[in-house]
Amino acid sequence: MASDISPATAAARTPLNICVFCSAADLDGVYTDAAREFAGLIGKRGHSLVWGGSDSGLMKVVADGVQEAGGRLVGISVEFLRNVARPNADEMIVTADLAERKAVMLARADAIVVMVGGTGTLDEATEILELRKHGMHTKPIVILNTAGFYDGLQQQMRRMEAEGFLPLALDELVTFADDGLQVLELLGA
Ligand SMILES: CC(C)=CCNc1ncnc2c1ncn2[C@@H]1O[C@H](COP(=O)(O)O)[C@@H](O)[C@H]1O
Repeated sequence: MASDISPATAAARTPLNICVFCSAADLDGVYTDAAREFAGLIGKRGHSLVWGGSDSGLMKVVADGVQEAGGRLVGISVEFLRNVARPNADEMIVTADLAERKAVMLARADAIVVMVGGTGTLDEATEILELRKHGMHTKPIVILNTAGFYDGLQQQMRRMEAEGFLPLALDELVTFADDGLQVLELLGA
């Protein structure tokens, strides 16, 4: 269970814009509980959430949790999903297409966290990883491996590293964390 922190510690932390990629689907409690815990920490520690802007599934769980804990919400929506954008975000940017959305999400982020998700999350994660691989950004990328959801991906990436498919060490590209508290520890946040 995540512990709280004193106001003095919170004041010493630099507020970050934490970009979260995660599922737009309604999921089992094992995922929603972990997402709520992480979102609460983001908000309590004074960070902002940069996310896809929609009010559905795990995306909504995270946005609700951050907002309830006092964090700021920065939505990066896209024209064809404009009608499902969250109405009460602190900021909502509507991009023309998915490519522009990913670019804006990256531009607005200090760090990227990949939570459990489907193809949309995978699309966002691989683009941000690929840009980092090519040195187009140096923002930390953490995969929040709730309930071992990304064990298979981690195994695949280790194989890529071991067999020479990656031009850099895996831990220079991405870090895996077991829970939200560990994510924030890794980010120094
Ligand atoms: C009709 C309705 C409520 C649609 C909501 N659908 C969505 N709204 C906003 N972003 C999305 C949506 N679907 C995919 N994405 C983007 O792709 C990721 C989720 O895709 P997935 O569920 O993992 O594959 C999110 O990080 C988000 O940025």
